[in-house]
Amino acid sequence: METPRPADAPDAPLPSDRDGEQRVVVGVALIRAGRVLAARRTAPAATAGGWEFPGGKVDPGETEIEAGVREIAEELGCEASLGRRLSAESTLPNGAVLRVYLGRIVFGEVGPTEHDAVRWLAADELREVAWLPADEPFLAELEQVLAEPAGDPAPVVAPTAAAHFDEGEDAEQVAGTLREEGHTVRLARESFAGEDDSEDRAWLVHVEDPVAARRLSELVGAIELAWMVDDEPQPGGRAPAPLPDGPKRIKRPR
Ligand SMILES: Nc1nc2c([nH]c(=O)n2[C@H]2C[C@H](O)[C@@H](COP(=O)(O)OP(=O)(O)OP(=O)(O)O)O2)c(=O)[nH]1
Repeated sequence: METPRPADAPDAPLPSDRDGEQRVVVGVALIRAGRVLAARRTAPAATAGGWEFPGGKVDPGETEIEAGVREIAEELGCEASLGRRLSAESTLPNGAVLRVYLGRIVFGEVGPTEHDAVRWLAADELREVAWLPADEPFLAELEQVLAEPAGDPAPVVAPTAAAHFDEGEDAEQVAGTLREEGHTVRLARESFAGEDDSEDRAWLVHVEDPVAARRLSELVGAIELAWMVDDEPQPGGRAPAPLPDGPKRIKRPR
């Protein structure tokens, strides 16, 4: 079939602009020991050489937090946990909105893949680099954050990991163990769109940081009717996983 020419629909919205959704770029102000990470762009020419908070566009179906975590992994090769959003907001030349979240590195080290320089800046060094104009509105609040004596101020709102349990007893036992070990745990009933038989619903145990996720995975490994859920959708995030098209009771090798 012939693809319609752009001239056939000159005002057609970009896929991510459907339903009037505003395009958002998330920047992450990674904080460590009273310093924030600034990164120097290499492209496109209009922004090359400018300093920014690593990050990027929020993809359709993705939350801003998910986008920030993904972009940090892509651009810096490490895992971040995002905290609160700075109160400023700015509009980029293309009309998108730039929002900046505080964050910290929870796994790995900074290894830039797209930027040609990074700097960890203390409050009194914050204005030593040539920030992109859209970043200026965030600097005053960041100066305050960096000056706080408490050090790393970013509360953890991490990517979640989850495990599926066929048996509620198993789920409760694992959740109890994780709580005793000091982890934040959420226990929920699994549901698929259109499903209404609550008797058959499985259990989900959610955790909020990579250490807890690794521990959850260890505990799950010892239980026959439980497994880690990959790519767990977050509330308000991606669409629910499709219904399985057949029985899915895989025995784990012991
Ligand atoms: N990530 C980020 N982008 C910023 C900041 N300040 C600022 O003006 N921008 C602009 C530069 C870019 O035009 C745009 C973000 O685009 P991007 O190239 O980082 O986003 P992306 O990774 O999703 O892009 P793409 O290559 O997938 O198209 O926002 C900032 O602090 N962080």
